[in-house]
Amino acid sequence: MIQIESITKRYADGTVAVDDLSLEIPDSSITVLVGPSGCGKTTTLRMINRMVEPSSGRILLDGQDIHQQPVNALRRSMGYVIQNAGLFPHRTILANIATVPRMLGWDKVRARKRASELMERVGLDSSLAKRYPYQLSGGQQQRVGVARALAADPPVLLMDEPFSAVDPIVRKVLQGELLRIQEELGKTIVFVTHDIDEAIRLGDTIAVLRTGGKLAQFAAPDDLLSHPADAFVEDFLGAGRGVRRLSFFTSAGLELTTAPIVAADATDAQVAERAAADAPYLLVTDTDGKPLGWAEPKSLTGGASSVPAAELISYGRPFESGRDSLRDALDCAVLSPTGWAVAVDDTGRVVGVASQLTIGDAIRRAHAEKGAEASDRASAAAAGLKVAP
Ligand SMILES: Nc1ncnc2c1ncn2[C@@H]1O[C@H](COP(=O)(O)OP(=O)(O)OP(=O)(O)O)[C@@H](O)[C@H]1O
Repeated sequence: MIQIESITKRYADGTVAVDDLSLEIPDSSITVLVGPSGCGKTTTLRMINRMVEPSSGRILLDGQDIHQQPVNALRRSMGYVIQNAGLFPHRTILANIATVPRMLGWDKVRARKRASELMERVGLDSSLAKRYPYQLSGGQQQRVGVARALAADPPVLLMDEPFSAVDPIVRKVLQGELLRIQEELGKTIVFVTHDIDEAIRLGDTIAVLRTGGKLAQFAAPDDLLSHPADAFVEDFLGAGRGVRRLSFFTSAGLELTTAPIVAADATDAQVAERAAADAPYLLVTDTDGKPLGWAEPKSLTGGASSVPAAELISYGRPFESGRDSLRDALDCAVLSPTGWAVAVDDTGRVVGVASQLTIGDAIRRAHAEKGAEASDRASAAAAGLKVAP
């Protein structure tokens, strides 16, 4: 655990970048520092690896004051990733990644083997190993930056706006990969961003800082969205808090129906039986159970194949039942021309459908359950008990 205890940083010109900040950063999880430009995020991060020394207060790593530790050893225990990757321009990709292991005295063969493994782990093709940084895209360079930071297997990873310089699509991909790598490696990650959506996607816990380096709120993303501490945090979170919070509700409990589903080889009689369920639309699937599209029952009087697949009403984008959130399910229903969302399994086969009304009920239930959990936790805390989150 990293404990930040009442740290203040006043720069030589009198600027107070961080003011009496205290935070407990738990092990093996992602803690995001977020806030408007100039609120002291980078200064805080750099005090953790002692690139900036605090004016007062202290930081403990696993109970040890970091100021009592040799700075080189401290930095080697902390990978550091910055915007634009900060790669060595005259070293190959493999040599860039092998830098820290080599500094630690590993022999060349072992360091290069480790670097090759890491290239694979961060999704870089081995054919890029001999290139130089300028021969890589921005997204690839960021991947190299992450691989380099992980090379000596440090327990802590400090990341300062690592994905800010790449386009939104690559950024999403890199965020997904970071979550995948974190699932495998379980590092203690401190991640700086000014993008609240990135914070919500990546953070197990989020520290919102306000200008002047003061802590506005320290909470899990779901708590932040449901209970912003004050008007500043609410404003910083922006519009659509309610809908964004649905990302934390699983679709596992959503009631699905298979009543309006017909296979493409269904006969007229089978279609009539499905239509009797009073569904305004029937979902036609191929014989493998994958969705083809919706049709009104009356247009399928000659059996499910009476409307060519190309003329069926689009089913939009399906959601994966149990894995995707209620926000995904709602999004599917809202985007679907019929107002019904299609749920599939991990192979893309239809497992059921849900109407906007059913999804609305699931959302209400999920809110009630979250509310009950929160009040159980509050009662347990009042009684001095600890309950699992
Ligand atoms: N070396 C320095 N000397 C004086 N002031 C500094 C120095 N470095 C940063 N500051 C100031 O300290 C404040 C916090 O800066 P910091 O870079 O930590 O903020 P930040 O939240 O990371 O900002 P951004 O999101 O824009 O990167 C700002 O007002 C900045 O101008």
